[in-house]
Amino acid sequence: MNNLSYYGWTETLLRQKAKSIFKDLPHGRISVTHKTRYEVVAEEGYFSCELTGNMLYGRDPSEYPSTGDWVIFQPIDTEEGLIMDVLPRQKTLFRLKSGTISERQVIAAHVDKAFIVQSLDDNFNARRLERFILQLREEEILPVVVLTKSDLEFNRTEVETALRHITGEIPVYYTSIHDSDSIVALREFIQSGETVVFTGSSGVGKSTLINALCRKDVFKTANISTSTGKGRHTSTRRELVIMEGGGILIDTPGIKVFGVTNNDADSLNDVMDFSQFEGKCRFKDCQHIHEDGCAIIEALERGEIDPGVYESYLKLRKEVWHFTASVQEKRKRGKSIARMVEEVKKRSSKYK
Ligand SMILES: Nc1nc2c(ncn2[C@@H]2O[C@H](COP(=O)(O)OP(=O)(O)OP(=O)(O)O)[C@@H](O)[C@H]2O)c(=O)[nH]1
Ligand SMILES: [Zn+2]
Repeated sequence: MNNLSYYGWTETLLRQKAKSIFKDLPHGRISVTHKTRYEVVAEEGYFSCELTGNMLYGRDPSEYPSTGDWVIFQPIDTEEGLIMDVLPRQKTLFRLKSGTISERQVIAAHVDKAFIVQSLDDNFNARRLERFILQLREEEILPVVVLTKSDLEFNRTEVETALRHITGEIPVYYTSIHDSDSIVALREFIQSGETVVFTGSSGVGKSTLINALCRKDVFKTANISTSTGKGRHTSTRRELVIMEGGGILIDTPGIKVFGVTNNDADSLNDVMDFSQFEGKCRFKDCQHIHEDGCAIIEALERGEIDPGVYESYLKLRKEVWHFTASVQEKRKRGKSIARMVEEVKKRSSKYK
């Protein structure tokens, strides 16, 4: 028997399940997503599940279940089942589906914290952090910056300067596989029942870090061997695992480009830490682009705002606008098609 509270099951989810017409069937959490199959961890064990037709048709692909989702399923035998319903999602980690301008792709659902892993050798990039943080804000997922390979040579002052506008409320961890205290500190930040996602490009040491964090003796080891976990995570599937001592960990395949699917351009002001200038622009709805009396542009001219940060602001602002406009456009198109269908129906019923 699995105790699903270790997998993040809560009273709130139980209340939501009670509203489903399938409330008498068992529930579980998706631990692995294959193309059309899902591995679901339930009280009675692991089930390999498929979707019922009503879960597939008439839905946007971003509404299909994903790793981390809680589902209600009909067991077929002791190992297989059919997914009948998905409980309402919260705290979903999305990205822009590559090759599209307005489609969201779910990376993981019910995520409390997202660990953005970058290595201090040559992978560290504040612009990429800003992008992730903006995306996470929309779903109220806590971003956590993890800078790996801190045993290698790097310019700490440079890194800290680049992070200055980011680090207000966002925790930053420097880790090295050769310094077990740094791993333990990160481990202690993950609490029981909490779901954490790890993202990062290939080669930053994410697998090494995850393996070290998941080791039974992570709290005791003095020396964590570098050879653990090398070349293990080569597949592209996502995996949800329980950590010894509590916490649920979801690994994601190396993501290089992360397109934002954010609708709220204002939250960018917080990501870039422009909030200190709030209310200081001449126009209330100032977008800080070319308006007269803009406090941000003035601060930029005085050298109080890093030009790189401001440039990044402009770029992300454009992306958010682009995404929002494409979504609205799509919605409008959808509506006019629905209207057309209605018209045809009305007209044809006249001749019946
Ligand atoms: N110096 C140093 N090297 C590390 C550290 N962590 C990982 N590495 C090395 O970095 C390389 C990449 O580590 P992986 O854990 O395979 O990287 P990954 O991010 O999982 O990459 P993929 O498996 O391609 O997704 C390996 O050669 C590790 O031994 C660290 O803290 N310090
Ligand atoms: Zn302004």
